[in-house]
Amino acid sequence: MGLLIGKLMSIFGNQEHKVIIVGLDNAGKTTILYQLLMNEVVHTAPTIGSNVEEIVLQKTHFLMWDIGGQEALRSAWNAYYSNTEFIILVIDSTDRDRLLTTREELYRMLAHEALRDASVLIFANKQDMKDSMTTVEISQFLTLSAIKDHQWHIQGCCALTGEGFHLSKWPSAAEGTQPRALLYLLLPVFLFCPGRKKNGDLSPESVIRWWQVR
Ligand SMILES: Nc1nc2c(ncn2[C@@H]2O[C@H](COP(=O)(O)OP(=O)(O)OP(=O)(O)O)[C@@H](O)[C@H]2O)c(=O)[nH]1
Ligand SMILES: [Mg+2]
Repeated sequence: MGLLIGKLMSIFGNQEHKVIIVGLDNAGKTTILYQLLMNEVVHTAPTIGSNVEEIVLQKTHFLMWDIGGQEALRSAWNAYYSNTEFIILVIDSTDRDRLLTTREELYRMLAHEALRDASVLIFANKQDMKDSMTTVEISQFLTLSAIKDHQWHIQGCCALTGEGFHLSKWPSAAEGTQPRALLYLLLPVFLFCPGRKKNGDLSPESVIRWWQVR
C-alpha cells in the first residue's frame, strides 16, 4: 500500500523535497523559516535541536528543517544531511567577526558525501542593518565563485520584512512559465521555479539556474 501511494505520489509530482536551514546562531534561521511559512515575524529563542515545517503547494511537498546553530550544536548538523536537496545557509550580514567560521562550516558541509548533490542558497540576512555586508562582500569572502561542484546562489534578505524572499519584485519571472509553475511564483523564491523535470518534480539544478539568471 505504501509503495502504491509512493508510486502515485511520484506520478503526480507529489514528492517531498528536503531543505535544511543552517548557519551560525543568531543568523536568523528560525525567523526566516516562519517568515517563509506564515509571512509573519515570530518571537524566537535560540533553537536547541531543530524545528521542522512542511509546506505543501500544488502537490509539491517541502520539508524544511531549521537546525540550531550554536557552536555546541554544529557537530550534530550532519545528522540532518541525508536526502537533502537544498541547503539554505543563513548569514547575519553584520557578523563580520564570524564570517570565517561560516566559511569553515560551509566548506565542511559541501565536502560531506550526503550533500554531494545538494544545491546551496545563501541568504545574506539582516540587510536592514546599517553596517551589513553586501552580498558581493560576503560572496568574495566565502570565495563562492570557486564552488564548482554544487549549484549555489546568494541572495540578500531581511527576515523581519520578508524582503528578498518573495517574487513580487520580479514580475517578469512569471512570463513564459507553465500555469502550475506560475503558482510557485507566489511563494518564497527558492520554492518557485518554472523549470521542472518531466515527472513533475522540481529539479534543484533548475531552481538555482533559474534563480541565477534573474
Ligand atoms: N535586524 C534584523 N534582525 C533579525 C533579522 N532576522 C532575524 N533577526 C533577529 O535575530 C535574532 C536571532 O534570530 P533567530 O531566527 O532566532 O536566529 P537563529 O539563526 O534561528 O539562531 P539559533 O536558533 O540560535 O541558531 C532575533 O532577535 C531576530 O529577531 C533581520 O533580517 N534583521
Ligand atoms: Mg533558531
